[in-house]
Amino acid sequence: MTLSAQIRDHHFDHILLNAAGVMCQTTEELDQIIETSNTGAVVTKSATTAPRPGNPKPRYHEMQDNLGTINSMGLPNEGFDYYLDYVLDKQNTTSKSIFFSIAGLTKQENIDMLHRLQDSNFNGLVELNLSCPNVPGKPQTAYDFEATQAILEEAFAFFTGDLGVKLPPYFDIVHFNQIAEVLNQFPLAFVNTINSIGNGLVIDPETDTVVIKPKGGFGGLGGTIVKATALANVRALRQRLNSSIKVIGTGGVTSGRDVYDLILCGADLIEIGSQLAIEGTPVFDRVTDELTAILKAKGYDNLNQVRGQLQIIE
Ligand SMILES: O=C1NC(=O)NC(C(=O)O)N1
Repeated sequence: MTLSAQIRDHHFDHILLNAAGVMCQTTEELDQIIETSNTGAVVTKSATTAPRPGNPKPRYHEMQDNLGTINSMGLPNEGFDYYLDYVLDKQNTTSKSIFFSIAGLTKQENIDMLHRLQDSNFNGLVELNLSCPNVPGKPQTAYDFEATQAILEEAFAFFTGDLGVKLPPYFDIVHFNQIAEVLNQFPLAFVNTINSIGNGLVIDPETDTVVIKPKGGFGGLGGTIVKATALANVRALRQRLNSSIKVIGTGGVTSGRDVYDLILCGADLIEIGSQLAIEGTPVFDRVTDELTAILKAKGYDNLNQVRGQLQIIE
């Protein structure tokens, strides 16, 4: 059973990887994802130029009955140079692809980091995170179509590597049309959808209190409760984007069936975030086994027979 995929010159023996932010802030965590069976790649914690401690704790919470997670991490990371040092060394010793995620707090900070990557020997893929909902006072850039267009115009004026964007979820068909119209103007290698559903609120029933400290308890939602939104965004963007732009499906994956459903909607790679944080790296083997069982039961022997094959009711 070949669970493989391709983005430009990057071949993925496995379609699974972590979602940026989960188990990827330190070199030890990154190594663990790479060394885990049934991952085809790794993505780094979204980097800012300088190291960041992130928001005050508690800033992450797992809901009851595996409903999902809420987080307001606030881009805690070791800083750009730490991840550049790591990827330049690691790319020589692993066959797995590496995604370098960046999330500058301004357009210029993102452009500066892209120049550093352009001038480096990094041969992996770059993910421009335009969707972090948790830095107080900072917007999710990809909800501003003009700002998204402007940063991509400036980036592609010099950047020649394999660049993709991490998008927030959209909830309006017109917005699917508008973001696709912007993205189709650029030679993007991929689009990764979705980031967490921004600014949800979770209450502790024992104490009538929010469960995370930052922003009065407002944080990004992930896990089971975001699956339907992830499916819709993968489907809508796949239907609208040029075929040269691959789609990474992220959001709500807790089982092989969830992976299968995202592939039906057109995803090429699949990221696991919340369930990886909850279950640890065994999630990759479990989900792969479940997916393999579904494919066998349906008589499929590769994912191309599934990808994009979601049926509608005529
Ligand atoms: O892009 C992000 N999405 C999230 O849900 N959380 C992190 C963060 O807060 O750092 N960043």
